[in-house]
Amino acid sequence: MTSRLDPGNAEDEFHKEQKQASLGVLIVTAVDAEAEAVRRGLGGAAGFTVIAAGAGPAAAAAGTAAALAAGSYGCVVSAGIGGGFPGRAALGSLVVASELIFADLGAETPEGFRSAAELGFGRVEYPADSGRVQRLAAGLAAAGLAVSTGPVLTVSTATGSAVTAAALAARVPGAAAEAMEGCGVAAAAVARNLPVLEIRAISNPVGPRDRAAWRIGEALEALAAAGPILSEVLE
Ligand SMILES: O=C(O)c1cccc(C(=O)CC[C@H]2O[C@@H](n3cnc4c(=O)[nH]cnc43)[C@H](O)[C@@H]2O)c1
Repeated sequence: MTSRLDPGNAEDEFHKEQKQASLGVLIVTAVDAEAEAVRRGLGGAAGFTVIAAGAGPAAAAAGTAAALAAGSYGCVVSAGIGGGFPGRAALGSLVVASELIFADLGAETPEGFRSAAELGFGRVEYPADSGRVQRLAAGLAAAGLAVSTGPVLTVSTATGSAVTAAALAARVPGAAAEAMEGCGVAAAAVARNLPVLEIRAISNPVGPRDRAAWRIGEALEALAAAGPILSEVLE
């Protein structure tokens, strides 16, 4: 009689992760510069495919779905630069998402913003795989890299004011970072029952738009520095 996997059973979880790891890891970025940084950090490690799917949730979802249809993967990662919420994630640090939140998918109402989930027409929360999150965050910290965990917001419009930054931080307590692809990647991963992670290297503060304050080069270096740990933890 075949044994049914018990999701709550640690041994079953271990075997499931082992099987997933044998299938390889898909890492999705927005642009080539991010993909090249991730590849540089992975250093040719086997079992990893890195693609640049384009900026924004729609491109991320479409590119991830196409890659998952064309290959066999056990885990999907959204990776790239992102904005850090003040006091939560400093420039040049890394954020590993505890959950991925589609922060502006919803509607304006007389009572203010209501999410698509609150209005009953969409999904806005995607939990990251907690075991991998903890192992990745611990590995990054052990490697001496500045890292934090917390909700990472996906938006279709990059925040450009203190008012919007404050509204987002109030809407998602503990929000650590903001980017534009994570929930697109997550939607495609969840459609195939695959675990999803998001890792962001902080290039700028979330708030008033100040391109001069962006530190994209530093963030790409941090993303590359995370590569060996991604390889160690997710292989
Ligand atoms: O404000 C501008 O003029 C501007 C010019 C070029 C690019 C941008 C972006 O917002 C890049 C979005 C791109 O980078 C990620 N990212 C990085 N920081 C943030 C952020 O604070 N909020 C949202 N997305 C961010 C994002 O994932 C995209 O791939 C702006």
